[in-house]
Amino acid sequence: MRIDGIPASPGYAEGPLFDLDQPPAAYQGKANATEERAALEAAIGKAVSRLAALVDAADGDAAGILEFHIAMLEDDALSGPAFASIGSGQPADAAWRAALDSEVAGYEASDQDYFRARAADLRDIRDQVLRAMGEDGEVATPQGAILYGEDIAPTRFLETDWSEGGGIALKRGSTASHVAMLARSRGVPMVVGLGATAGPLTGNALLDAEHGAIVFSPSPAEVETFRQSASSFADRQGAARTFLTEPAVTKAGTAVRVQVNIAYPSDVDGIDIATCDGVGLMRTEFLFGKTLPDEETQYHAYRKVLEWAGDKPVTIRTVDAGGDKPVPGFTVEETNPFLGLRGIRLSLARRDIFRVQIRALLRAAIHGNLKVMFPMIATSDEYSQAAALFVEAQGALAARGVAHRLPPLGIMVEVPSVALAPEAFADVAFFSIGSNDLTQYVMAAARDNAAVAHLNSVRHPAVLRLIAAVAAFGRDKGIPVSLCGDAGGDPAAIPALLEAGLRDLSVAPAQLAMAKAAIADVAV
Ligand SMILES: C=C(OP(=O)(O)O)C(=O)O
Repeated sequence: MRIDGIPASPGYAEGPLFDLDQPPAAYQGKANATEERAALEAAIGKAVSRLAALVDAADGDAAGILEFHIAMLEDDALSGPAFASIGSGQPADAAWRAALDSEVAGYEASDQDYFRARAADLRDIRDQVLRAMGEDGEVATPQGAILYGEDIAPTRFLETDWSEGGGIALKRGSTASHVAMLARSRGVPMVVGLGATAGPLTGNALLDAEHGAIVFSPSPAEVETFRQSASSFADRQGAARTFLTEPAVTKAGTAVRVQVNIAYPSDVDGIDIATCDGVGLMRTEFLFGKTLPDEETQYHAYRKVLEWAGDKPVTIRTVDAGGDKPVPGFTVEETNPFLGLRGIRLSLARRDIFRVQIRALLRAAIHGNLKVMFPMIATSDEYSQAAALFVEAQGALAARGVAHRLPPLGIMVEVPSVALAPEAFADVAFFSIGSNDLTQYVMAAARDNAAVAHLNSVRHPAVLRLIAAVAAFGRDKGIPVSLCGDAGGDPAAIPALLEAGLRDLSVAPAQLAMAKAAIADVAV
């Protein structure tokens, strides 16, 4: 039986199924409310210590996620309702479960992908504490298994030993979740959105996370076809690694710049700067987590990346909050967030917050080769207003004698109005095509909706025509044009992008080698 879903991290896995939805071990009730209360306190303490031990062994992103979980566990707002229910006679496990389930329900009901993705974090915290209450509820994840269930907790991911292979298959899940991000950076195959249809929970399965599918109880013929695809994927990856340290060049000898996309400053820790041409996109909205980052925090984050890159360019995008990336305390509730107050529209509406980021960027600029770009630009007036804020902040810093530099200012091309009439933007320093959003707006197909994923193709002639038009405009006017959407790292899309005239792509670090190998195979 085969079920199709959405690929969240490419690769292949074959192995026994492991049911992620097994309930934690039963809790032995206590004699009175005081003891119940003590049991919950002890379980929260145990869960925090377990997470703290994991933080010590974790790297950048993973440590950040675990610290976020510890902060939530230590937050009285989360445990308060559970302690109140214990006071009115509920056992500790039921009180904790009810309190957390009600939080989870709130997140799950959100129409925003980001908040739905955070529900997995809350379920994780809930189960950590429930497991700590049970006698020994921990069911170890077998090595090399395909973890299958509704969703997966980030700690489950981090505790699993992936050295023997294995993968993740989720009925729900999201390509934007913390686990999806971790899976992509560690090369663990993952498919989400498989739907409610329950497959068998035992036996072997085949996970094709290159195309997005799982096959339960496969036939010998299915196993054979799967192994051929898996081996071809492994061959392509192995062959690609030889391209990593070389500059990207097509079969015809055309040089192509390949930069990386990052989200957190710690992302650069695992990348050898010699393998890329710089940072084509740093998404700053991920710095805007639970609280809005102050100027110093942002300055140090940007400076770290600039110093890592040396004289290679680092393109930092001003905060692209909204749409599928809401930021508490910044973005607004909207019926149609993808078409609402997001990106530069929100920054211009909240100049108090925007000015903090601008100052941090201007100060960081002296530490490297910074370029700054604005997201979701639809009109030249928005660009002019944003650029004027940079000039104004520059004047203020100069008056205070603060060291700074005004970087080149460019724009994302992700709204069709820009791609259709680029002549309105002849004075920008550069264009960077955001093919994820450009495709969703051209095709009228939300990028986070599995039901319309088949429409969301950058290779549709309408999208390619716009990309080619922007590339041609840039060539005519001497304005550099790059592409930083996910299509830049997709070997299937790369030939079409180069044929459309692009010579500068920015890709996820894990896709660098495959992208360079795909470029070497194109005859432009
Ligand atoms: C790179 C892009 O931006 P985002 O962060 O919205 O994916 C894009 O839209 O292609």
